[in-house]
Amino acid sequence: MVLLSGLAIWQSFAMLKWPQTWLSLIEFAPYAMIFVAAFISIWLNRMQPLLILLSLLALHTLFTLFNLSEPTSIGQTLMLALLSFLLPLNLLLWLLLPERGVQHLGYNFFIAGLVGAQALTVYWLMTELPLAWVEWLTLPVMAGQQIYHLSFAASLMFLLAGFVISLQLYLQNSLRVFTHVCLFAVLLSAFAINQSMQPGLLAWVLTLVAFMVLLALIFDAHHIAYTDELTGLRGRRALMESFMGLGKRYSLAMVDIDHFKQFNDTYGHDIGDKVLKMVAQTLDTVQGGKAYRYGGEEFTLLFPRKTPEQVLPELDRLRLAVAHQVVTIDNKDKKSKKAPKTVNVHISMGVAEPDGQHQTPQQVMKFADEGLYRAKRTGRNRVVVSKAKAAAKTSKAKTAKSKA
Ligand SMILES: Nc1nc2c(ncn2[C@@H]2O[C@H](COP(=O)(O)OP(=O)(O)OP(=O)(O)O)[C@@H](O)[C@H]2O)c(=O)[nH]1
Repeated sequence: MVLLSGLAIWQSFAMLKWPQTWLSLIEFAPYAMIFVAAFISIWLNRMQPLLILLSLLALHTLFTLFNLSEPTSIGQTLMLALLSFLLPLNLLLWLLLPERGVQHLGYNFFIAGLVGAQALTVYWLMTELPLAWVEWLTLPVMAGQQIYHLSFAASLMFLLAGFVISLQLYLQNSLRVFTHVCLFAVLLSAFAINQSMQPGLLAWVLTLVAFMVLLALIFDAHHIAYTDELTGLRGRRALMESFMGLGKRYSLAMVDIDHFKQFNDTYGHDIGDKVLKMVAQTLDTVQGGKAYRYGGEEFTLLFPRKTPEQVLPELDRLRLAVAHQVVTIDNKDKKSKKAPKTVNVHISMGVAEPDGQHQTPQQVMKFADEGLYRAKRTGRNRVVVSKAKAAAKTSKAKTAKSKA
């Protein structure tokens, strides 16, 4: 995003030397890019990016239609001030409103109502020209200067949008690519509208912003496909893909939470989810390998170029780390003065490597599962290495018994 923004600003200076044909062609580029990004947005059922793209489309179309790059009448000046005020307001609005997908009929009516109210306000202001509003909306930041063309009201709205989006970025700890794009969209569109008298610049910047939205959609789709929603860990699809790049030597461990059904039944599904997140976070600290959520309460650890003997100390460290973590069960009775109860859980692991009988990663995974099964059978809270012929080695648990 930073690179694309740098490119946008750097080219805005170089554009002064662009041949006329390029400048005429660039006027069509936002339509093409917005069309492609909007199509993907609808396809992925994402309303927020679609609304942002439509806002960019409306800005570009109205700019071209009313020739706002060179305003000569009061009407054009007011229209320019109104659009530059409404764009950051809309970008902010579309980001803050919840994502409900493109097929939610009631929500679509609500959005249409918001857009319609804005269109009516613009129409009323343009036809009635109430003096107080016109003055407030077109008031310049510094009268008579050549560099700053945005009105005072529009500058304030851009600042407010930039501030709120930055705050959201700071507070958000989930996927943030789209929020970053919104921030860059605000910054770049402020720059482009301020410099819109330069031929082709607004179209060029809007094309790049639409391209950023497209990139965010692709990043998001990739994230959704490869990440487990509950734990934030890589999911099973990511594990299957990592098999493709594996060499001949690697170790694979299957991890399972002990007595998790009983835990769920005793404390409820929400606390069960809390435990899954805690285990995932701990497993994600793995050194020399990667952690994946295989499904349910099962995880997989993959160690390229390592033998089970080499990874055994790390697996034991993770096992102990999970056993020492405490999970707090909040009191259902909020008024109760009793201290919240704490519990802990254990994990069992089976680890294997490829050998003559187990050559594909799927076969190694099954083999590791056999080790896991043995770990469960022989008392749980331990790591078992699956060995083809020799008896399996076990690392006996030394941790305290689960209080769960
Ligand atoms: N809270 C929660 N529970 C889950 C999730 N996925 C699977 N489970 C539960 O995990 C439990 C798995 O239990 P089992 O496979 O019977 O095994 P276990 O109770 O862990 O017993 P052992 O493996 O023999 O120690 C079931 O109760 C599932 O409902 C999830 O995403 N959240």
